[in-house]
Amino acid sequence: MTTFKELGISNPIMKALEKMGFEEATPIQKETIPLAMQGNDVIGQAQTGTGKTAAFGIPMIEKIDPKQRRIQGLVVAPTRELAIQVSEEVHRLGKFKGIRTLPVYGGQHMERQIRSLKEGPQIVVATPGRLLDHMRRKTIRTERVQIAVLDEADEMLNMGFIDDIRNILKGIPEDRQTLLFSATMPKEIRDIASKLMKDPKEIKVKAKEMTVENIDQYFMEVPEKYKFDTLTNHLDVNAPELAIVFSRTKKRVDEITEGLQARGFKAEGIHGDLTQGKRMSVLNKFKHGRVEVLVATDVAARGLDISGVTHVYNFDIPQDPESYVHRIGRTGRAGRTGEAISFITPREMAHLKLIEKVTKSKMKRIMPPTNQDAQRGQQRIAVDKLLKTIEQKDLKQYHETANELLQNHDSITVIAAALKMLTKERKNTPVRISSVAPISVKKAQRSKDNKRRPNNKKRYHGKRNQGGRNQGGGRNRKGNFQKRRKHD
Ligand SMILES: Nc1ncnc2c1ncn2[C@@H]1O[C@H](COP(=O)(O)OP(=O)(O)OP(=O)(O)O)[C@@H](O)[C@H]1O
Ligand SMILES: [Mg+2]
Repeated sequence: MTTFKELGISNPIMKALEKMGFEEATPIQKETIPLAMQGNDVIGQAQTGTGKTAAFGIPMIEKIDPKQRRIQGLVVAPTRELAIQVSEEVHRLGKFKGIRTLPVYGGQHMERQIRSLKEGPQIVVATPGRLLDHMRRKTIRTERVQIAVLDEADEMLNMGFIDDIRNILKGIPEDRQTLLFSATMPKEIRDIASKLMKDPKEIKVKAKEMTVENIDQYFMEVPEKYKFDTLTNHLDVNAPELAIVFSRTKKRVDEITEGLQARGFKAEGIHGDLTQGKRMSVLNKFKHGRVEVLVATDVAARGLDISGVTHVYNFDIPQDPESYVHRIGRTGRAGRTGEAISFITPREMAHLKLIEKVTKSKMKRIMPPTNQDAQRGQQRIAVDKLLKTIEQKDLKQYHETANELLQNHDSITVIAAALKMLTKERKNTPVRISSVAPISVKKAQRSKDNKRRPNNKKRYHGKRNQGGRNQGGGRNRKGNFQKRRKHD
């Protein structure tokens, strides 16, 4: 066990850690915090949900002088929601040192943002597009930035963001310290990364698998047209506390969301076409349990830390193994357990094997639940509710009425009626989801080929963004590579 004290962390941060309930440093924190505090550039790779935010947040805060009201630390993150979340965690870590942290992201009022920037934050956590915008307007000045972090570094250095990142880093003094963190780091991307850094120390927390072992991984072979019924049946059987359903396109996210609502689930969708206000309100409702099923594109795949997510569904299997790792990593965080269930159409079985191979993990085959299983599942939940009420023992005031009932009806009938009332009524509203082409074996094969061809970066990126990514992009008819639309 390594305590934070042993890592040489100063008192104000120790106080914050205590308040946050962090007792022991996680392996990535233990290994990277001292290195980063000595001033090294660091590439840190560790599984999802293992505390990478504090691993870069702590050394960043240590380096900052709270008396200087200039931006000294900059974190770049791929999505707006992640920028907000990271900013909140960095704020919690730095508040006893008097550090001001500000999230800056697209979709927010420019004027309001400029006003907040004038208040002199020392740390800014930003999405790349909006950050560049501010840098051009000189409303964000980077000449005093001493430490820059790319969270979700492999995503930030992927085709959709790489030019922006290069431009951002060009604007920061060369003697800066650069930290890169992610749960995944394909070799090709790591090579690009090292060129932007100075003699980086690479820390990879050793794990047998790329995924966290406390996530149980399953797959079901389901033809496209049965996916939706399978999803609602599985939700009925398992009654997740909070579940995230990932789909490939924005259109399907909308359709699945509407379908789930029609069948009585508290579901909302999130994707890049929604207004920022809507995105925030959906996420907040989900965090507070007012929405139980969040249907999302990959915009919610990376970094989001929402406690209580017990199930992740891949309604559509992702194109990249890396994306699979991040998606399922929305559950099983900070030592908790979770389940990931991927729907694989018969033609996608080869792709499943590819994901298993790259992530070095195995998905266990389970059979799709039937309508009858779903019904029984719902009844079991009703029974659980009844048993809990029995345990509470506070039932005396009902005894007289219960006796009266039993004089006129047999006990089985009375209990069955009570269960019927407690059981969620299953709606069978027909739902049609417009279909998408399966991720083909050929594409999966090409992906393997490209991984063996690390020097051919252009092909590699083109492939990575082809078709399957929900954010659009891919190869056009002439074979040119289009830029994938960014999350932000
Ligand atoms: N040392 C610690 N002790 C207890 N909890 C911790 C510790 N470090 C981080 N956490 C908590 O663990 C959760 C996951 O942390 P974090 O979001 O930083 O993970 P991550 O490694 O960045 O995951 P991802 O790869 O998905 O972005 C957060 O709720 C965080 O507050
Ligand atoms: Mg993270």
